Amino acid sequence: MTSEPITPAGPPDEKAARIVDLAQRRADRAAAAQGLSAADAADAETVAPEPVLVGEVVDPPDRRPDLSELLDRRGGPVLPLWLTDPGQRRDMLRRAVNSAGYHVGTHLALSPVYAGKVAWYAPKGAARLVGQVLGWTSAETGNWHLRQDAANRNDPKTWLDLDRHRMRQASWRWWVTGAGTLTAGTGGLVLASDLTPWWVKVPVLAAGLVGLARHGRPLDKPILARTVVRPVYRKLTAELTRKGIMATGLVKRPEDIVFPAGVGEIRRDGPGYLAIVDLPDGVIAVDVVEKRELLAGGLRLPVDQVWPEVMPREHPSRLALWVADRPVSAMKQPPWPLLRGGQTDYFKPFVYGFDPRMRPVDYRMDERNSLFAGFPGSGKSLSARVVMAGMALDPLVQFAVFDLAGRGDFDAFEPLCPPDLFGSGADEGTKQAAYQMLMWLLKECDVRGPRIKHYATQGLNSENKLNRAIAAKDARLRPVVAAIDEVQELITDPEIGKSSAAAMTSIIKRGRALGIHLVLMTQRIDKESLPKGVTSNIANRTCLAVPSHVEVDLALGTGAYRQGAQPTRFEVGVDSGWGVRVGYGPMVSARAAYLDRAAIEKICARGVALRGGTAAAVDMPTARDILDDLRAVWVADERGQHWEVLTTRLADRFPDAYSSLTPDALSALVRGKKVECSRQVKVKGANRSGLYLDNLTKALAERDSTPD
Ligand SMILES: Nc1ncnc2c1ncn2[C@@H]1O[C@H](COP(=O)(O)OP(=O)(O)OP(=O)(O)O)[C@@H](O)[C@H]1O
Repeated sequence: MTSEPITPAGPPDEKAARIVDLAQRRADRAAAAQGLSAADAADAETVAPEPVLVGEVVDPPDRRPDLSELLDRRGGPVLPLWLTDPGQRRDMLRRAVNSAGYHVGTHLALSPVYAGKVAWYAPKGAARLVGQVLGWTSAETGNWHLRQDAANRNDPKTWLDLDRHRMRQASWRWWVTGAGTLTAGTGGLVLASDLTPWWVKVPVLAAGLVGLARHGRPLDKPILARTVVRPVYRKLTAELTRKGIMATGLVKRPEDIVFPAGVGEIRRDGPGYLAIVDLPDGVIAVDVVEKRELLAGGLRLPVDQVWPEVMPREHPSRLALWVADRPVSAMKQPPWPLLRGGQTDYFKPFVYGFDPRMRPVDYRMDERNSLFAGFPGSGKSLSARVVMAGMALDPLVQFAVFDLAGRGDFDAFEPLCPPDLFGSGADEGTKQAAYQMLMWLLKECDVRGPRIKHYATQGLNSENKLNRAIAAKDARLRPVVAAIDEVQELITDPEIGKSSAAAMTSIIKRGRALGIHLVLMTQRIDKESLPKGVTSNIANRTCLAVPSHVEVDLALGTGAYRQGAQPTRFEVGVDSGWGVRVGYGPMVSARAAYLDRAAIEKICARGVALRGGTAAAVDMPTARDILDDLRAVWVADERGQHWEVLTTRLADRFPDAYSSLTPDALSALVRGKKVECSRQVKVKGANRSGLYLDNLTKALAERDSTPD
């Protein structure tokens, strides 16, 4: 529409003749006399307003959807998820069997009580039954009140008429009762005789007794005890949904919350209810997610039961509100689908855990790296262990594992690792070994590229990336999954920290396409322990319970908290294993499948069997000493040299060990060896930080003179 001014309507034609409705005028006068204003039958409220057209029409005409658009329209799920999803189906079956077992067990345990009740009520039931049959046969009860009334009124004629009527009824009923008694008696004799096997006698007798007991018991005293205590669920309704959202204070009028046609019907979804709503203009789903506590308050439910979500690939004002029947932390997860059998593929997704609605959540390894960050006890190690367990079930995957906490969470993976690529301990030796592993991975990054390119040119892949065909063809190009638990111990190490971080950054950047996947776990989430170079290049990032949004943004990326990632709500202990994951599909809250030590040991044993019982040895680079190496690259007549030059020389001479080394990392490494470094080293007129040969020689002499 254009912004041309609306032309005001011309003045009314004063001279135009008017027809006055006298009846209306009289009614108006009467109303005015009572202080009321009579409404004109055609006032502005009752006339449908004509749209005022301002300027040219620019809106396109409404268009009918063509066939392909009609076919593209999404429909809701036709069958319940538990019918279509094998995992959920198995879970449903398991729950049905468990429930049946529970009921049968409980009733068996209570059977003596039931026997007592049957013995007590069956005779009463028999007496009541006989009384009822006799009452019916003699037709005494039918018109008893009428006869009594005739007797009270001293009306013998009516009484006699009624009694004759009764006798007429009774005359044929005695025949029916007689025949029934004869049949029942014969049936009883046949049942009692040897003609009837015991397996017929017992159930018929039991059923008869139970039937009589049921007939004889008072109505409020059931024979069977109640074994089901139905949990009280809060059914989500449109009114409740609106009430909850209104409680966030983001929406002014409840009617502005719209349930979109076609998808807005509130329905059962897993163990809870799902409502999809469109929020009014100016409110987006993330705003509601941020106010989850207020929302839960409005719904009068614990926060743990209320899961508002942004809907991926929908407009930002569309909100999915899922309300669980019970607190999600108290729900039992379905078992991990690979627990009892099956294999995985490094290049394909596998099940990692389950979301609040107990839907499986996948994990993917190829062309990415993983980070698990969270408070101590939040479940980092166990969550990462699920990923590792998944990879144990791909026979092509090579492992390297360093547990710098030394608690033994990863011990089961030792048989899957080559001899130099497993370590568990909070000591210097394990840290050094982890550092060596990084050096090996750097070397792998250098050698893998050309090999992969060679196979790609032979037609095994259309891109210069590792794929399964190449990995299966060349044993030197197996995918590598290298895990470091408590990686902050390595990154903050005064000697090898900087160079480790630089190596990790390089591996993460270069190794992705080469089939190298680092799995890093850390409980310290700050800039020193998680340098941006490392985190920002990791795709799969899972943030478990953390105290504030600062850690969330550091672990998941700036702005993640604002976009609705709220691992701050998870409580260490109750919610251990729950985390928010980004990097593969939309951001998701998921709890890793719970695999205890025994389960992990069994899975690793399966992994070893898949690999033919051994882990292939690898060609590790030799451990290097930085001072010796500096001496080796020192040019004879130099008094001092800058870090930049020394770094380049080291990388040229020992690429396996130093190709990722930065001048800063080198300076930190040397300083860590207690060597005096200088800010002002003058070389060819340029003054920059570096090292003097005298200081290096002195440090080497001191080291050699110190006994080990
Ligand atoms: N997926 C899960 N399901 C249920 N419980 C879990 C899950 N993950 C972890 N837990 C529980 O949390 C406890 C702590 O887990 P874990 O050792 O992985 O924590 P962490 O964050 O690695 O701790 P730390 O930093 O001290 O190593 C486990 O012993 C287990 O009881």
